[in-house]
Amino acid sequence: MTKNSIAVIGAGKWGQALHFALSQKQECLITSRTKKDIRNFVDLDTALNCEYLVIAIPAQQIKQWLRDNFVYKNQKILVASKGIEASSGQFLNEIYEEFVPSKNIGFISGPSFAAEVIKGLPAAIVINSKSKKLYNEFEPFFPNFLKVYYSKDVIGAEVSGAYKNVLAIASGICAGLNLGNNARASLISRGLVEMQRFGKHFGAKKSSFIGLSGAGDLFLTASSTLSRNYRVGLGLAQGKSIEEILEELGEVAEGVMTAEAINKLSQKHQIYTPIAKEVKLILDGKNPLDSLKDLLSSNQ
Ligand SMILES: NC(=O)c1ccc[n+]([C@@H]2O[C@H](COP(=O)([O-])OP(=O)(O)OC[C@H]3O[C@@H](n4cnc5c(N)ncnc54)[C@H](O)[C@@H]3O)[C@@H](O)[C@H]2O)c1
Ligand SMILES: O=P(O)(O)OC[C@H](O)CO
Repeated sequence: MTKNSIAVIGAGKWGQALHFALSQKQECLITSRTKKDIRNFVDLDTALNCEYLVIAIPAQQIKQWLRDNFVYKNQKILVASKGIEASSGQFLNEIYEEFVPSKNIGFISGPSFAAEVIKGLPAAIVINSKSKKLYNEFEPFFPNFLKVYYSKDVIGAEVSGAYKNVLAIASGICAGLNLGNNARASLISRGLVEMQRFGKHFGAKKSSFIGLSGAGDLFLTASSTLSRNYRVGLGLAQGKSIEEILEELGEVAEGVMTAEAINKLSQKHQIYTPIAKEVKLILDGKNPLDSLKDLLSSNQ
């Protein structure tokens, strides 16, 4: 293993933005399934030899990717994905812990559109890890335009990052249906309560939901067309099928599969999650206007 070296795995929008950010102070390698014309692009073996890895591949693909490709050599890992595995309902920290000890795993959370990070625009993010030492080792790699906070609430960050994508879909639907600013603000704030209730069940701290990881990322994603998940919602409001929307998007929208994961977990653990439930019903074909009326009416 090459000491003090860092690599990003996954060269999609977020992987490339993180690579740009992490290249400001030192050399940062990058790799992906298909070769890309990016500075310091290397093969997977070279990347896996780095002491520090930032992994930015979609949540639904991570378990299989780890099984097929990952070789643990005491690397320290930052997970950049935001989602919950739909097939198993497993959180990403549970998946990663099958391959890497928890002291070597951290999660990036907070409001951070790749399109703005890659321009060097300022943002504040959080590294969430059971180990403060891991934060202390990763933090100096980040450029001055990103302020990096520490939290040990891994599950709070994970639930926030994943859940806000589902709420962004709901918010996009609400906006696309022209239901007004009051309705959308109501939906977002009830969504914040809903994701906090869900997270609490799994041991998340309340403070994570009112900080950068929760409210910060939710307000960002649920109010901007820069968000892929929000744009999925706009498409659903126009009556497009989810297949058509994802085809047009050409990038991952984690909220789609995460809505399924949340519904599975909510049913199993008896957690009240009405917005995630309606998003899943809409994805399965329910009329979006009927759903939003059901959600916002006083009979619910
Ligand atoms: N784009 C953002 O602004 C942003 C910000 C924060 C977090 N995220 C999260 O980062 C993750 C990646 O998002 P993105 O924006 O880079 O998506 P993207 O669609 O732009 O890129 C996804 C990348 O994953 C790779 N990939 C897909 N399947 C793979 C597999 N089976 N094995 C290996 N690699 C595979 C693709 O080749 C691609 O490089 C998501 O979980 C997303 O929620 C994105
Ligand atoms: O484009 P989205 O909806 O995947 O959101 C991107 C980031 O998670 C914002 O922090």
